[in-house]
Amino acid sequence: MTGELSPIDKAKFVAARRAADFVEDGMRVGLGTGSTAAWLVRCLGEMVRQDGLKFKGVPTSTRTAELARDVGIEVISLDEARWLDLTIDGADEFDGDLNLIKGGGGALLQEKIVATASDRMVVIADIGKQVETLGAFPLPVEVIPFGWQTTQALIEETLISMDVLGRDTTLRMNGEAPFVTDEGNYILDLHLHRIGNARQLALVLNQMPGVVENGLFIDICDTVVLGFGDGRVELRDINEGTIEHDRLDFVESENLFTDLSD
Ligand SMILES: O=C(CO)[C@H](O)[C@H](O)COP(=O)(O)O
Repeated sequence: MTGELSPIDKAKFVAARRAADFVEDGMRVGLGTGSTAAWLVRCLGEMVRQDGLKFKGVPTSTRTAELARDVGIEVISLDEARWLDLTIDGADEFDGDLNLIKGGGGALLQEKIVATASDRMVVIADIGKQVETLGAFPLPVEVIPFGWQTTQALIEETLISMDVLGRDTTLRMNGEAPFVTDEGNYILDLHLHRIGNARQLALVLNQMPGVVENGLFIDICDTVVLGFGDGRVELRDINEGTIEHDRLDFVESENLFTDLSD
């Protein structure tokens, strides 16, 4: 069965499987969104069913909530949880300081609220997400639909004075219509290519009327669990300054591979 998985899916799976071991009985855990996070949710569902793991999950999107319920995880809202022990999520990019670009899946707002309300944020990723400088991946910015073109123009004008390489912005589409987030907002993707000062850009964007949130996660992530297609896993912790290595066996979890799609 594992032969049907691409190396990138294997990398995502082993990162997710290793990170699932951080979840302990009684924890309240933020569950990310995206294809890597979907592996995590499946792994945790298996641990609930097979090992009797007892925890409460706070999903970061309707998609994740649906999958979590399907695999048997007890789902609660952030308001019920108030504060979380841990959030595990994917990312579109991470740099050497474990700052991130997120929102490729359109869930950046809930993801940032949930991650910020957590004692620890763990990112699960394959090596393709690692960058020296953030910005090759278009930066998602969630905006209110009212006057979105005015907000777009304001963002483009502001980018002139920022340390970025590109300044094009595009409205994210879902077929012929704008993509709409779980909160009913739109997403502008900023094609910046290289973000010289991510901290400053994150602050400036969030000061603009019409901007709800941006996909820069600065000083939020504590640990990256990096998966490789051959089963190797590398754990980098920014607080401890440590790097650990591990290796996972695919065979143990073969039954998970029967349901691949995110
Ligand atoms: O931020 C996200 C969703 O809003 C995802 O975590 C990010 O897009 C990575 O997705 P994937 O694991 O599918 O590569």
